Amino acid sequence: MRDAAAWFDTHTYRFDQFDPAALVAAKRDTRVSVLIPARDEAATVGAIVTTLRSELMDRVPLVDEIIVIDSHSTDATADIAAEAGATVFHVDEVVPHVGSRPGKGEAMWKALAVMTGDIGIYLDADVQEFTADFVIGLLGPLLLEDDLVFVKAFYDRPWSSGPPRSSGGGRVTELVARPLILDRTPLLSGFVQPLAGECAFRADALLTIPFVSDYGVDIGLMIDVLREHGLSAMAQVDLGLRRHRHQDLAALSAMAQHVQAAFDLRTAPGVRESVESTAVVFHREGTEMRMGERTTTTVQRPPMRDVLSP
Ligand SMILES: O=c1ccn([C@@H]2O[C@H](COP(=O)(O)OP(=O)(O)O)[C@@H](O)[C@H]2O)c(=O)[nH]1
Ligand SMILES: O=C(O)[C@@H](COP(=O)(O)O)O[C@H]1O[C@H](CO)[C@@H](O)[C@H](O)[C@H]1O
Repeated sequence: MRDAAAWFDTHTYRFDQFDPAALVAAKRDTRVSVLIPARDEAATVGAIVTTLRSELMDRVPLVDEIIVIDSHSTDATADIAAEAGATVFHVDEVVPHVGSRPGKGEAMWKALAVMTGDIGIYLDADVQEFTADFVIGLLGPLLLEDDLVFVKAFYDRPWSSGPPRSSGGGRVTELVARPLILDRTPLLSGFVQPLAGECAFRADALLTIPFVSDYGVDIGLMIDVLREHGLSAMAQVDLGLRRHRHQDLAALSAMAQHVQAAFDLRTAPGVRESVESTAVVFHREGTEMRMGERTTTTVQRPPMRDVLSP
């Protein structure tokens, strides 16, 4: 943890320390792709894409393309995102020869196959009150510090209706990921929000690492970027405040299984391609309580570079 604390002091930024005009100058001919994995985000994806286009393509030219990967949405996510100006791909239509798995990790992994940028920025599509500061903050360190390859977001995470400085969000982060980080990958313990969906990266750094499927992807990337590039190539940026849609506890419980599985896949000895975990679940049928089980399978996908040029 001493190393993590030293890293925290030198590799933690704030979004408002970056001047957009200076970033445009530093960008030169570097291309920037925003990549948004989206499943059933019709309520929020349009405003996010509209803000990206108006603020960061038209007004301040920091973003060159906006890609939404439609991850088996059942609502109008794809149409709304396209209407707002994003390039939309359905996850099944990207590198179709490798097949398709459910989950956020698959959508983020396949986004690498269609991005044209030198720098990528992953954003969640369920963020409420999204602002251009999210992108300015994430881009700043990468455009100004050549030694960095990966920048993770952090923020205050109030419960959806909670006051700004309260906590309440980040349940899997606080209850599952943080203890596992201390136990398995303590060098990452300086990251305030290790599961944050928002991050910026140099494309070459992620094209050469495997992606853990589903909700294990975020911590899986942290572990593999640390292994491949070292802590000094990673940074984090304070974006202030983030509000987003919160899932119910059953969904969070499955997410926790994926996060645990990602640690097993990426840190336990021995090479494994998948981890299957089962949990006991209970549900009511009428007045009766029923007992059942939920099995989650977490797999990893190979480095996208190996898929694009076998
Ligand atoms: O199978 C999935 C699950 C989630 N997501 C997207 O991944 C991001 C983060 O997922 P979610 O909001 O469910 O996670 P939370 O922030 O609630 O932990 C969002 O843009 C989702 O639309 C996705 O593309 N495919
Ligand atoms: O941080 C967390 O505990 C979870 C759940 O957040 P909430 O408890 O619903 O605020 O959300 C994060 O983790 C997910 C799994 O890595 C990511 O997919 C989300 O983008 C991220 O917000």
